Amino acid sequence: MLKDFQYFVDRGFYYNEKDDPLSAHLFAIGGKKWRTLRTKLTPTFTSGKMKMMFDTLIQCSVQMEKAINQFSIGKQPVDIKDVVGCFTTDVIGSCAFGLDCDSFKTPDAEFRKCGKRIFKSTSKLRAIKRAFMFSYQDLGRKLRLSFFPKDATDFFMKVVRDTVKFRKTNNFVRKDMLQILIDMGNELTLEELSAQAFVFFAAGFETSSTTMSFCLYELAKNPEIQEKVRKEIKEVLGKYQGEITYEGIMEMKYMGQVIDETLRKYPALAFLTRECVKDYPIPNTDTQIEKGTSVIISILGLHRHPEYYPDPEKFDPERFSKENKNSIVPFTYIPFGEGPIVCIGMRFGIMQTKVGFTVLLRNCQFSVNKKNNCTVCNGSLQLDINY
Ligand code: HEM
Repeated sequence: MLKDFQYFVDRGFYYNEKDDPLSAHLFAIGGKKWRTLRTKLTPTFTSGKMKMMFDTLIQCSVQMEKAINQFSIGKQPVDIKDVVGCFTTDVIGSCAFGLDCDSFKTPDAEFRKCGKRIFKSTSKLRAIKRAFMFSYQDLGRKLRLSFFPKDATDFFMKVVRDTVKFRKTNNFVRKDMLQILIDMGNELTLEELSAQAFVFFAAGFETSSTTMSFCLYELAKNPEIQEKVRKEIKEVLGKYQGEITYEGIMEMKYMGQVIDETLRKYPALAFLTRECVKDYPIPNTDTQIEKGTSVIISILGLHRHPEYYPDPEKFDPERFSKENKNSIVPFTYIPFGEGPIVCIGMRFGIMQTKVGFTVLLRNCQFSVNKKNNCTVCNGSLQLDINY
């Protein structure tokens, strides 16, 4: 991932720039194209740019707070997966596409529906097509196969095209990722720009919302940890006159440990993929990984290995305290991947998760609903709220 990166620079994903422009995004493309694009996109996530997008994040969190308050007034259990799904859709929809989605008021809006469809397009034919595309990538491109459903691609392309046109024609500027991409001028074509806005959405929405769901599930099961997070939130907010600020969010160290532990126990991606791009002799062995071989690195396997994390099923944020963090064996904690190809949106993902938790936990206590007989990944997750 790092020292021998030159052998494993690609993920080996299928993309088809010509017939399916949205598929040619940072996550999928490889080689020189990836390097050029990564260099162009890295400035999107500097501290300065994150501070700039902070206000947009806060606006989305206000909608979530209103929704959660409604649930607590009605004393109804809440499907927390749905709530945080609406929140992260609003955040990424707003920051990457410049849209005011307001998924809480309009849960069936086209944007959220298309987003869900991209992840849940489970028809058998599509599954077979995708397996084929991954196995025979050049043939797939010759046959003009698309990775994403055509109607969803058309929808996202149109949204970007219309927004870019509106902003250029009206000299309208907004503090978001799309604006940063627009400001790159001729460095990106409209297709390239759309594909990157799309990957910010695709890579940022589901990863962050599952992390938030799993975390709230653990907090609901561990009230003392939940209370400690709430105490920290109240202390930090008190310091900033009750306002949620970028600086305050950065100071919430214990909440950071809780998120780290969530990503250990429930990494949003269970494994990483790399494609070997030139024959790689494995050091100190007679074995060679041949060019073209796909390699899988199990994040879940490492994160739940008792040798690295004793009692791995236990949810214990102390593993990531200042004192204990240093004893984590390098490369055994990789929720965002590693090396030059590491998640580009890592700090944004953590920032939006922290803002979401601040809003949810400052006034509400969560507990697992008695009728809830499922785990987070299986259907909904019903939590009770006490305001
Ligand atoms: C909790 C939240 C997130 C998690 C757990 C996560 C996890 C990951 C992982 C495991 C990878 C693969 C890294 C590798 O192969 O070594 C990745 C790549 C990526 N992520 Fe994230 N991610 C999160 C949030 C985000 C957000 C918010 C964005 C954008 C707004 C984003 C954009 C990307 C992109 C564009 C890549 C591809 C990077 C490249 O190939 O250069 N991610 N992410």
